[in-house]
Amino acid sequence: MILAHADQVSRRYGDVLALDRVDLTVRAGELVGLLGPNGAGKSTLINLLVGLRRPTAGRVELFGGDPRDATSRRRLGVTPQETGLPGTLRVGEVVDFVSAHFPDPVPRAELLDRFGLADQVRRQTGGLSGGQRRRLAVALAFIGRPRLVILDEPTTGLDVEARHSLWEAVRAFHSEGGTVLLSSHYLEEVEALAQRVVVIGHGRVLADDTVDAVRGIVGVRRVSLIADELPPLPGVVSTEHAEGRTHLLTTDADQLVRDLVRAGVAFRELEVRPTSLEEAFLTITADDRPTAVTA
Ligand SMILES: Nc1ncnc2c1ncn2[C@@H]1O[C@H](COP(=O)(O)OP(=O)(O)OP(=O)(O)O)[C@@H](O)[C@H]1O
Repeated sequence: MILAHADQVSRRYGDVLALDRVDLTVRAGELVGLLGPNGAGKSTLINLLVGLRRPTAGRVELFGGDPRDATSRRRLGVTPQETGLPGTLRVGEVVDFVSAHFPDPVPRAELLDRFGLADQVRRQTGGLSGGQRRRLAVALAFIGRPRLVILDEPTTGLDVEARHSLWEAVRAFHSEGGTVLLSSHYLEEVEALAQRVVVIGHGRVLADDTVDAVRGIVGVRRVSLIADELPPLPGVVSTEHAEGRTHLLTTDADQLVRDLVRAGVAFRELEVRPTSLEEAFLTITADDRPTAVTA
């Protein structure tokens, strides 16, 4: 069963094309990561799926209906990127207030315990640390026992321990049959949680595949050097020339360097460095190479 669906969705903000003909399907029971650099379009896509914005073109569906219709959002839990909590209310009061909107909410103590906030129940939210506030905002998405939870960069600003306990809560929800779509800048986070990952860059879906397949693509390294001429080199996924240097993208930098030496290439000023996600994906797609099959 499809819980959330974007079909050839575009969204423009003035001159900025934030999303460009994006397709995304989230099925019941999946835990899908939405991965991409700053400005890639992740929040825009999430805002369309949860009915906060309308697409400029294309169609968005939530539980088979229009996300802007409140009835379509009944089984949805969301934590947007920016959340505001009333600073003078206590943690317990905020939880009670949100709970009152749902027929069968998760009991307060259970929810706060799951998100490591049991000790904070009497604290005013204005006095919480940024990380505690973020955890509370994420916890509120789970309060109404949703079928689908959408989290926009849930762990931004959290320390390692808080991040891991939040991952545990997301995993527990998923293992009980819940469906999750979460956005992140961090491959590590998506690897820790998701089975499927949708990579977005410059408003387009660059890959939609298993985490393993995408890890392979992201594992691309940049080998850059100065050389007059290069023989054909196996394992090179893209070659660029800029300012007298040659940049080779490869999935196995060690082997590429061995191949260069073996071929007797007179190179100098060799550098090997990781590519950013954006570089890896954009370079590969700009080259029109197949990146990954659509799941
Ligand atoms: N309300 C808006 N008005 C104008 N431009 C916007 C608006 N919201 C987003 N954009 C632009 O749309 C593009 C996509 O932004 P979006 O916030 O969706 O990306 P993101 O992947 O969520 O980035 P981040 O990881 O930084 O949150 C960016 O170029 C951004 O500047």
